[in-house]
Amino acid sequence: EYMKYKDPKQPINTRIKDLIGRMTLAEKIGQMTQIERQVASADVMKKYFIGSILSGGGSVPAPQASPSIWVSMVNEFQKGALSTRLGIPMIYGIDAVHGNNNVYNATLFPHNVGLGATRDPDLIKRIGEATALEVRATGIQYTFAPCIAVCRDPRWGRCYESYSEDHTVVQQMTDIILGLQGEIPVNHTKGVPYVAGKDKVAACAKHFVGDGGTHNGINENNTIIDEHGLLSIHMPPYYDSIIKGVATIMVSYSSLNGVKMHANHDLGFVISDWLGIDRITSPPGENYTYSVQAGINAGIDMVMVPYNYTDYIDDLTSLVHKGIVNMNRIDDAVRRILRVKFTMGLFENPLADLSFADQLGKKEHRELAREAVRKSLVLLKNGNPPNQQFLPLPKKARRILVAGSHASNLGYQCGGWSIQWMGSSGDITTGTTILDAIKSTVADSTPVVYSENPDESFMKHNDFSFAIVVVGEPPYSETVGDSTDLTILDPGPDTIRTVCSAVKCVVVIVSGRPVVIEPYVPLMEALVAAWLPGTEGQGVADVLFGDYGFTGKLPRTWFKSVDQLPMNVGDPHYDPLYPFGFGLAINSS
Ligand SMILES: OC[C@@H]1[C@@H](O)[C@H](O)[C@@H](O)c2nc(-c3ccccc3)cn21
Repeated sequence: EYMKYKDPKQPINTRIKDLIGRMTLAEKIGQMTQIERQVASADVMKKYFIGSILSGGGSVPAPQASPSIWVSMVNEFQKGALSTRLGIPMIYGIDAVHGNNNVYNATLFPHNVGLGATRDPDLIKRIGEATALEVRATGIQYTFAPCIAVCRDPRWGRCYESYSEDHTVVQQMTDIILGLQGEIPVNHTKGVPYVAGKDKVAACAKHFVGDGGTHNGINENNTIIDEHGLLSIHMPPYYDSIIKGVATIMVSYSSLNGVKMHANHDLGFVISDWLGIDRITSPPGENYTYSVQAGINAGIDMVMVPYNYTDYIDDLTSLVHKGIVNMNRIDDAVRRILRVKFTMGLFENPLADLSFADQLGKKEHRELAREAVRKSLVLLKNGNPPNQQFLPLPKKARRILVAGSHASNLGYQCGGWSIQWMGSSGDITTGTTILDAIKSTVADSTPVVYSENPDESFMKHNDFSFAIVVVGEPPYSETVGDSTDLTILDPGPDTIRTVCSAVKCVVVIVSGRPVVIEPYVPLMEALVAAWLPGTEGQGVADVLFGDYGFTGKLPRTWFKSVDQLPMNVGDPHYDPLYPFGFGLAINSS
C-alpha cells in the first residue's frame, strides 16, 4: 500500500505530516528514547519502537572489533527497528570527538584544543569529512560532536574538548560540521538540519549552553553569568552551528545561574546528556517522573536514558495521559527527530554495508591527522640569550637522548575519549609514538637513546648532543579531569631537571591544557606545546627537525600560576606566562 512518508519524492514536511499522523503515542515516545547498546536488541527495538541507540564511551561490541563486527551489530538493531509496524529506522550515535575514537585502528586526530591552535577552519572541515567516513565505516550515522564549549577555566576536566577560550576561534571551528554533515546546498534553508547522505553523519553541537563557563571550571557545575556574558561568550558558536545546519544539539549537565540546563526552556532535535534528566534533581533520580516532565517540557526532544528506558517510557506515557506533558510537545519533538532522519536519507538507506570499511584508519586520513598535529604545535621558547635558535634540531647528530613519561606512550598522546572513555596508558591502538617518529626522522647514522626517567649517573656517564624531553598530563575525561593544581605527571618535573641541567634540551608538553611550567622554563633551551596529538606522532618530529615550520598560536592563555585563574584574554588583570595568540614562528628549512 502506498504511503507518502515512504516516498522520497515527497517534500520532507509532507512525509513528516503523513508519518506522524499514523503514529500511536507509544511509537512517538519510542522515537524520543535513546538507549545504550548494552541494553539494546532487535526485540527491544521492535517492542518499544526505540528511535536511537548509542555507544557510551568505550562501549564496543568486542575488544578491537573490526568494521564488519560493528556493521553487523548496528544492522541487527536496525532490522529490529525496521520490523515495527511503521518501519521507522533507528539512528545510532557515538562520541567520535577526535576521529572515531572508541574504535580500534581508527585515526585519532588531535583533540579540539590542538585544533584551535591551528587557526585553520579548512583543515578542520577536512577532518570532519575524514571522521564522517570512519564513523560510517562502522555503520554508525551520528556523532556527538563537535563540542563547542568555550572553556574559560583550564581547571575544567573537559577543557581539551574546547577549541579555545575565545568564542571567535570556536565559531571558526564549527566548520567541522560542514565536513561531518556535508556542505549546505545553496537552495537549502539556513538553520534547518542538513546531512548530505551515506558518507556523512549527523552532528551534535554540545553542550548547550555555557558548559565551559562553570564556577572555577568545576564540571557540571553552575555557570554564573549575566545575559551579555552568555550571549557574547558562550552562545555565538550555537548560531554558527545552526546556520551550518547542525542536526542536533546536546544539553549541558551544567546549570545557568542556578537553573539546570536540562530543565531550561528555549532549538534540529535537542538530545539530553547521559542521565541528564536524572540530574535535574538532587540527588539524581530522586523523582524520575518529575525529571521526565521537566526535561521534556523544557524542550528536550530525545532522552539519552540510557538504561532504564521502560521507566522513561512509562513515566512519559502517563504524563501525557494526565495532560502534564502536552501532545503538542510530543509531536514537536517527534517532528524534529523525523526531520533529521528524513533529511539524512535514513529511510532510503537504513542498513549499512562494508563499502566504507576500508576508510577506517586509512593512510590518507593518518596523513591528514599528521598535518593537523604539525599545525597544532605551538613554539613557546626557542633558545636562551644571546638568542641563538635551538630549533629546528639537526637530523645528523652524535647521539640524541629522548626522555619523559610521554615520549613512548600512545595512550598518553591520545588523551581521554580514546578507545576507553577516559583513555589509558600504552599501546591502546595503531599509531606512531613521538619516540618512534623521532627515530624514523633522524639520519640512519644518528643513534637515538630512550630513557623514560634517567638519573644523574646515567646523564653523567653518557654523552648526548641534545635531549628531547616529552612530559605532560595523563589521560582523563569529564569530572575526573577537573584539577586545582594543573601540574604535570610525576616524575615529569624531575626528568626535566635531571636531563636539562646535564644537556641542552627541548621540552615537549603533551597536555589537554596549559599546565604549571614556569619554574622549569629557565632550565630548557626550547619549549613546545603539543596538546593531545592523537595517533599520528610523526607530526611532532616533522616540525622539531625542521621539515615543517612552527605555525601554531595559543588557543588559550598560558598562566604563570593557578592562583591567577580564571584568566582569559581581554581580562583587565592579564599577566600570563604566554598570552593567548602567542607562538614563535620558524619557517620550514
Ligand atoms: O557518551 C555520551 C555522552 C557524551 O556525548 C557527553 O559529551 C558526555 O557529557 C557524556 N558523559 C557521559 C557519562 C557520564 C557519566 C557516566 C557515564 C557516561 C555520557 N556522555
